[in-house]
Amino acid sequence: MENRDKSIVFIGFMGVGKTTIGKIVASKLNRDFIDIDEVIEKEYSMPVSEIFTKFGEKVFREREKSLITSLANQQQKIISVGGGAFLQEEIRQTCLGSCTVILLDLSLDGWKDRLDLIIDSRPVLKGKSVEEMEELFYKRQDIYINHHLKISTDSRDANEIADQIIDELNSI
Ligand SMILES: Nc1ncnc2c1ncn2[C@@H]1O[C@H](COP(=O)(O)OP(=O)(O)OP(=O)(O)O)[C@@H](O)[C@H]1O
Ligand SMILES: O=C(O)C1=C[C@@H](O)[C@@H](O)[C@H](O)C1
Ligand SMILES: [Mg+2]
Repeated sequence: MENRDKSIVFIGFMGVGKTTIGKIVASKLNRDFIDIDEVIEKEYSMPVSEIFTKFGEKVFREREKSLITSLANQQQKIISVGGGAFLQEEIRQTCLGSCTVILLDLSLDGWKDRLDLIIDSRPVLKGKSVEEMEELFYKRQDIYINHHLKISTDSRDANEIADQIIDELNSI
């Protein structure tokens, strides 16, 4: 498949802006946008946090894997996956092999400034101390190491980041 036909997959730690920026990029490129968390929430008619409580994380992770692996081969989609999707080897391999994977990067300080916006809706953060969240933040960076493009999002507006992504996509 030509690079320009490949779907784009946004990865990165929860709260870096995958949903926000993915949506803007899709709209600017006039492509379909799929947010995996949102698809699963619609299927279950409940937020991810409730799916975790009622059905367990394993059920969520299995659905996340089946959705992503079936979408990754489609052309020209813009897909934002959940922050934990790349924990699964099969998801990583499929996305890296079939799509253009863009890592949205954010410093720990930048992330902490956003914590209030996400703390109540991300079950993985529930009950964690700041130190435990910091540990998770650094531990998770290992799963994001493999990607095709890395974009820093610190102190930058989502629209501006989307424009930079579109520029950089033209040069890979
Ligand atoms: N560049 C930015 N500057 C400031 N705030 C931002 C930026 N990008 C996203 N946000 C805000 O940060 C919060 C988290 O963003 P978003 O939901 O897009 O993250 P996410 O990466 O999709 O997280 P998750 O992995 O949990 O799905 C939202 O309230 C969003 O409005
Ligand atoms: O980082 C994670 O493990 C998660 C991130 C969110 O996008 C959701 O997919 C869910 O809350 C799990
Ligand atoms: Mg999201």
